[in-house]
Amino acid sequence: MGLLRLLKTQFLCHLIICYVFLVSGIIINFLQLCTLPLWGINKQLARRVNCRLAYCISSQMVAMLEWWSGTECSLYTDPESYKLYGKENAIVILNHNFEVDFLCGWTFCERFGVLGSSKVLAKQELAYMPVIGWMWYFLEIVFCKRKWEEDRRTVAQSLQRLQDYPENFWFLLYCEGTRFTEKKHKISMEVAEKKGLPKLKYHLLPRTKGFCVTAQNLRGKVTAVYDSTLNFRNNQTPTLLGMLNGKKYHADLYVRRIPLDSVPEDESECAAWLHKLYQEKDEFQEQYSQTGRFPGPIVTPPRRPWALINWLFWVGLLVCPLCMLVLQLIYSGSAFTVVSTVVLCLTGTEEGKEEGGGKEGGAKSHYC
Ligand SMILES: CC/C=C\C/C=C\C/C=C\C/C=C\C/C=C\C/C=C\CCC(=O)SCCNC(=O)CCNC(=O)[C@H](O)C(C)(C)COP(=O)(O)OP(=O)(O)OC[C@H]1O[C@@H](n2cnc3c(N)ncnc32)[C@H](O)[C@@H]1OP(=O)(O)O
Ligand SMILES: CCCCCCCC/C=C\CCCCCCCC(=O)OC[C@@H](O)COP(=O)(O)O
Repeated sequence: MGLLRLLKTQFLCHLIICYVFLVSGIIINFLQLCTLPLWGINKQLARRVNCRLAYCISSQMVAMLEWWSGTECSLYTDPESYKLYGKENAIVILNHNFEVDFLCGWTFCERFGVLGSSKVLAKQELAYMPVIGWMWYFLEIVFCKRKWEEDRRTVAQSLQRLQDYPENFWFLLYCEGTRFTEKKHKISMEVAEKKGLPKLKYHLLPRTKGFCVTAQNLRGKVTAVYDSTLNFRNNQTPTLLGMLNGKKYHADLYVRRIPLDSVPEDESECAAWLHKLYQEKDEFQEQYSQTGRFPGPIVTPPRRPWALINWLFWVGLLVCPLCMLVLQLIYSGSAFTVVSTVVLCLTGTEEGKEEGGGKEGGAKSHYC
């Protein structure tokens, strides 16, 4: 094992990475809070500033994927559509099978220059999460309680506010509403049967209301739907902890650009359109599982240096005070404190190795 690879598996490195992420995140959340008075004076400027501040947080996770773990991301799409990515507002529909699929989504956002402004229809609970949840509040992320009686009004209102958003954005929708498990799949296929809909093998039955309300309220602002299907090579099951351990994965994303004009405006027709789309997505996944590839030509949008530069900046800024603290601990702490800290780090490293390496090449269930 090379020295760098060994370093990446060390718990101490993971501690430092998490420390930098958390402390820089809190600092950025605080800076976002300081922009509050600006919203009353110049709303568009406040939004632009918040996009850049948000970039400083989310790009750290992207840097972990791109530069630390070295994960590769290939895009299957047609060259005509490729030219438009990052230059227009779009609704992105993505399958939800992996712990890190949101992070792969962010990586593509980064490569097409829309990371700071990217949006999602997220469950309300995430809004209370320090750093990312608080960052989302200032990014005008749309939250839902997954109770349609309440969401109907609040989601539409939040979407309407994006009509004059000053930056290009991609609005991510996990129409399945939750991450794929065999149990959830079984239940949702029972619902499909009751509704007389064809069964899906690789997806849960999509929830249509969120998509229909999004298409309806972003019409005029958004020009296309990016139907995106993600999978990983060699049956890999990527995890955040695996990436933190420096494990390299290879993501394949198939994207079809569909003009929003071709999505029906009528609610029930829109719902039927989405069900049909998921049947097609299921076929793409079937093709991937048979052949190991999606249809169409492959391009690999290049990674950009900004995520790494931002990360190195925060590491430089925050690791010095940490070193001072450690030195202080060594000088003033008892032998017991020092020894127990070292033991804790070593134990963490061993556990991290198991988590990050243990799943390598592990068999995955048939669906992905
Ligand atoms: C070029 C590159 C292209 C792309 C790059 C890719 C991506 C990058 C893009 C952007 C990145 C941006 C950000 C990413 C960062 C982070 C994301 C992280 C986290 C967010 C994840 C989440 O939080 S997911 C959870 C929240 N989101 C959703 O739930 C969305 C989907 N849900 C809906 O739309 C729902 O309808 C709802 C939430 C609006 C309302 O929910 P509710 O439950 O109240 O109503 P439903 O309509 O769903 O339920 C009633 C109807 O559903 C039927 N039913 C019942 N059981 C089931 C079942 N198990 N499955 C399916 N359907 C079921 C029921 O019968 C009712 O049917 P009706 O016919 O009567 O409507
Ligand atoms: C620079 C590296 C930093 C490393 C430190 C990593 C710490 C990151 C901590 C948290 C990142 C989480 C980002 C939010 C992503 C949330 C994804 C998610 O929660 O989706 C919910 C969805 O499934 C539905 O959930 P349910 O199971 O239906 O309810």
